[in-house]
Amino acid sequence: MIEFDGVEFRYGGGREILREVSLTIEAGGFHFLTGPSGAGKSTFLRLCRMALRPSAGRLRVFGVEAAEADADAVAALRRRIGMVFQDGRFLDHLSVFDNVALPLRIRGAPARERRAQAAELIEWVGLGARAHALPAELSGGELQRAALARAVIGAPDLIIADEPTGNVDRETAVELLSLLMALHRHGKGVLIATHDHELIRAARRETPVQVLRIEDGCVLAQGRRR
Ligand SMILES: Nc1ncnc2c1ncn2[C@@H]1O[C@H](COP(=O)(O)OP(=O)(O)OP(=O)(O)O)[C@@H](O)[C@H]1O
Repeated sequence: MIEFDGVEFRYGGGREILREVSLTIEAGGFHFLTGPSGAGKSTFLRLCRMALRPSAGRLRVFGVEAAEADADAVAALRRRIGMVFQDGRFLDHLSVFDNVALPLRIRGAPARERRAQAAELIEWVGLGARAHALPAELSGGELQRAALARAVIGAPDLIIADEPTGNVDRETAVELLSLLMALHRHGKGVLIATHDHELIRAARRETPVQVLRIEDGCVLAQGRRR
């Protein structure tokens, strides 16, 4: 589903963040991305959704070549990827409900479909009672649940989450993981960047996972283990 072939990346003329990365992230798998702070995890995730393009090498995501992808191809590709951002990225003046429904609104889905899907997903993440609150009124854990609901709306094939448990307590982290696991059981691919090794251990107890580790610009696959 995502293929890196000799990918190098640097921001502008800066230092090399990724060098000679060659790996495949398979469709429908459960993947973690780990590594020290500043190693390039968020950068790697941006490449996966073509928010950045490689400085050298080949990158192919859902069959789309980074070197050839125009704006329409990238937009189509992004519809297949649901993103949980580290910093939430909610629109402050919209309710949780409207924030969750927003990706469908941007795509021009009919109001009825937007409302039905948003209501279902908000219930699913356990925020039914908070649907009409503003983002500023939610706790860190509630915001992450809302971010997950927004990532899943529109039925993407892959969910990418950048440090989804960075600002939440252990109980919420476990609940978020179980929601991601449920998505995985329904055939979605999951890719999570995290420092949270307890989260990786908890996932491993449930399903085979692939752990990718970024260090000194290299990405090493640590294998699929239970
Ligand atoms: N837009 C940018 N322009 C220039 N340098 C950047 C940019 N974004 C990130 N960097 C640099 O690239 C390196 C990798 O950053 P990145 O955010 O990908 O790391 P990370 O592993 O996600 O870190 P953390 O775990 O702290 O979130 C860092 O040195 C960072 O300062």
